[in-house]
Amino acid sequence: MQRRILYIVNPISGTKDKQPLVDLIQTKSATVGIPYSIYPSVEDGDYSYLDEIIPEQGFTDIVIAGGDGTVNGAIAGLKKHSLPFGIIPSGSGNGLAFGAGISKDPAKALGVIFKGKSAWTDAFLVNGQFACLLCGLGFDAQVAHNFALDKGRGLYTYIKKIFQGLFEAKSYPFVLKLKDGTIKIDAYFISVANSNQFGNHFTIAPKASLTDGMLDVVVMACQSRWNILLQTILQVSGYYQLQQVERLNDQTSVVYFQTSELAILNKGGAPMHLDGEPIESAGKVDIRILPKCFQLIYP
Ligand SMILES: Nc1ncnc2c1ncn2[C@@H]1O[C@H](COP(=O)(O)OP(=O)(O)OP(=O)(O)O)[C@@H](O)[C@H]1O
Repeated sequence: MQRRILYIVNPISGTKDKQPLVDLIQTKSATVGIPYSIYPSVEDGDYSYLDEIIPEQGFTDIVIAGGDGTVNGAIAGLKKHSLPFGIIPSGSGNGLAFGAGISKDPAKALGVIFKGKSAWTDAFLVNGQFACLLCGLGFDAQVAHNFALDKGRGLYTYIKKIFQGLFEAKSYPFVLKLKDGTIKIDAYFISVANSNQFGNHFTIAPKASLTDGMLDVVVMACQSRWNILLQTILQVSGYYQLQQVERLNDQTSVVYFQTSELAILNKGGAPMHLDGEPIESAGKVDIRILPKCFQLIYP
């Protein structure tokens, strides 16, 4: 069947001008002979304007050129068309693309799309809101909020916000409710990860997989700031093994386990983010995996 690709390009994500990318899409598409159209991303993430266009024009693939915010909005809105999604990483973090092994080099990312090997990929719901990468409460969410308020984008702005945030970091009281029990813990952050990528090739949940039907939960318990730095380095370098849910306890520095669903009571009002975008905090957060939710084109 002749493919026809719908490209969605975010004009402001990341730090680079998108005209060279549009030129590359045009040249490479002409070389491989795949017809296409390019549409802009939308600021409010509502892609319903494409719902009639997709079947009318017979698109077979949807390719997103943007960061994780754009990827989240486009997949959430357009997965009902049951078409494979490709990603050309063009954001600041690009967590989902890097988690899937897609190169930041646009020519290589396009090459992956033209080969078109897709696989069913998990997503998850956070209080009914769609997520594909990760959800955070506490420190990393505060960084996401501060990043959103800054005019700058890109890796440099992220690093600046992380260091500024370290001085303000505080712990919050959480209760984690699992099928097998309840954990009460004061923690600096909780990350619930579908992908092993936070973005920028940084991982907080090294064992997370986009296709295992599970979520990886990392809880950084309350401890001295120096110890947090040490424990974070150990966690991201893969030092900690996954813990058995039945044997979890609140006396460890880092709690790391897998589950398909959990509820988090967040009475301290810890800030929250979803796929790197700040969202309104909630007192109770219900999270569950959506196994094999959408098709993603992998290298
Ligand atoms: N057409 C548009 N015009 C203006 N802003 C837009 C448009 N489309 C999307 N946006 C905004 O672009 C912002 C950034 O998008 P995105 O999250 O994809 O990139 P990023 O933040 O640079 O990268 P990442 O999420 O990977 O860290 C979003 O907040 C979104 O509202």
